Amino acid sequence: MDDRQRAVTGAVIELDDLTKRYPGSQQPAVDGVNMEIAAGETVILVGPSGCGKSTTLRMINRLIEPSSGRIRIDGEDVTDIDPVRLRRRIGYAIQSSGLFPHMTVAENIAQVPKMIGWPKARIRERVEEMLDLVGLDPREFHHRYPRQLSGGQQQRVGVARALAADPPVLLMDEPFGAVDPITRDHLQDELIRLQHELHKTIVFVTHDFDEAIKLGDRIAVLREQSHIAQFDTPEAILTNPSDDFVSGFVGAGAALKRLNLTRVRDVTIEDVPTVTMDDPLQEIFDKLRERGGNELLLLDRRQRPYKWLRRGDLMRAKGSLARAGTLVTHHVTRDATLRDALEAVLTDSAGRVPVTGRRGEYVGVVDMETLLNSVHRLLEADRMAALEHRHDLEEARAHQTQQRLESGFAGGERP
Ligand SMILES: Nc1ncnc2c1ncn2[C@@H]1O[C@H](COP(=O)(O)OP(=O)(O)OP(=O)(O)O)[C@@H](O)[C@H]1O
Repeated sequence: MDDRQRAVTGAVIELDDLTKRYPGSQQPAVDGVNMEIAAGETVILVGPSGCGKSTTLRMINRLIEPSSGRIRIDGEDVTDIDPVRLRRRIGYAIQSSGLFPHMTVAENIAQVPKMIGWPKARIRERVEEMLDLVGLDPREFHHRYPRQLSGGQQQRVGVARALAADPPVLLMDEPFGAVDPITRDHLQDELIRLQHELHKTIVFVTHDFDEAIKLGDRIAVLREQSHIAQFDTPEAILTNPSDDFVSGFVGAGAALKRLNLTRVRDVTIEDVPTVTMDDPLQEIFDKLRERGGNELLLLDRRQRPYKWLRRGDLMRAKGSLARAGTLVTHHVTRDATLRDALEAVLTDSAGRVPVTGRRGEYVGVVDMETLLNSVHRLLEADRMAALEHRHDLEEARAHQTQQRLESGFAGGERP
């Protein structure tokens, strides 16, 4: 803790009744935000599209001028100082990196240090240091132009540029929004590593709640006009959402998390009529009629799903199953996650996928309906657990208050 405090290079940010009315709009886009962000803290602003996250963020470096309210950085009121001077103290990284296309990587990173008059040698050193910091080999990337970089590399350079002049505050507006999920995951890991070293004050906008949970020391869940629904640690928001709006927001992320945490073995696996290669065609017909369905699963001699057979396929089979039916291309095991199962079901034209055992043998089938029902049930159970947890907390708090009152009275009665 002491180490951390010594290493903090960030600054306290205070937003005091900060409001933005865009010209011609009836309602303010941001209505009286009050927020205090500690030095070295990473705070994530999340909320639905259009709720005012970016407007709030951009008022901090006055890319958007507030209509009223104050911004203080390390106690200094910066609401009316020269915005250019202010922006030198605040790094800014945005989605799709915002690099200047006609400048090399090095020139992009050097921009702010140059503007504030650093000597050339110091700038050169700093550019190398920054490239190193964000995991890009200076020899390889120094002279490249942004178009010669992948999306992830561009984002890295964007972060390097934002940090180049060593600002105490870093504002990030969906910086990883435009890269693929795997690169995004890497960039998030790198930001965590960087922040571990640097302890800047970071305000980060996203509408991805999972990203917020991963990166934030605290998360501000915003509703329309940047009204704060809850401002707390990720754990507190997950376990004790303050109202339905917040649980709805957590829920959206929870659904996906749930899909990753739940296995096929935990949901209902349906049975479909099966036949094997050796069954006579007449018997197969009879089976289909008997079960009243339209489809059968043909298994190979080792009981593994082989083909889907429909009534029409059988009609056209002309005595042999060799060419009839549609090959089974996907199957999942009972250990697969529901996310894998969903992927397979979505890829399948008829929206179902066979479940197989350890040796690939047929076990059953999951379809879209089963998956949807299961996920709904699981989420409902999660919601009930969260409500119960909240109820328990409220009871505990009421009990504490009662105790305090009683001991107060007791104290008062003592001579
Ligand atoms: N320049 C502008 N002029 C007028 N209205 C604006 C302007 N910029 C944003 N708005 C409005 O202000 C509100 C907040 O916008 P803002 O971009 O801050 O939201 P956001 O939460 O960042 O949204 P998103 O997640 O979609 O990026 C929206 O209703 C938007 O339409």
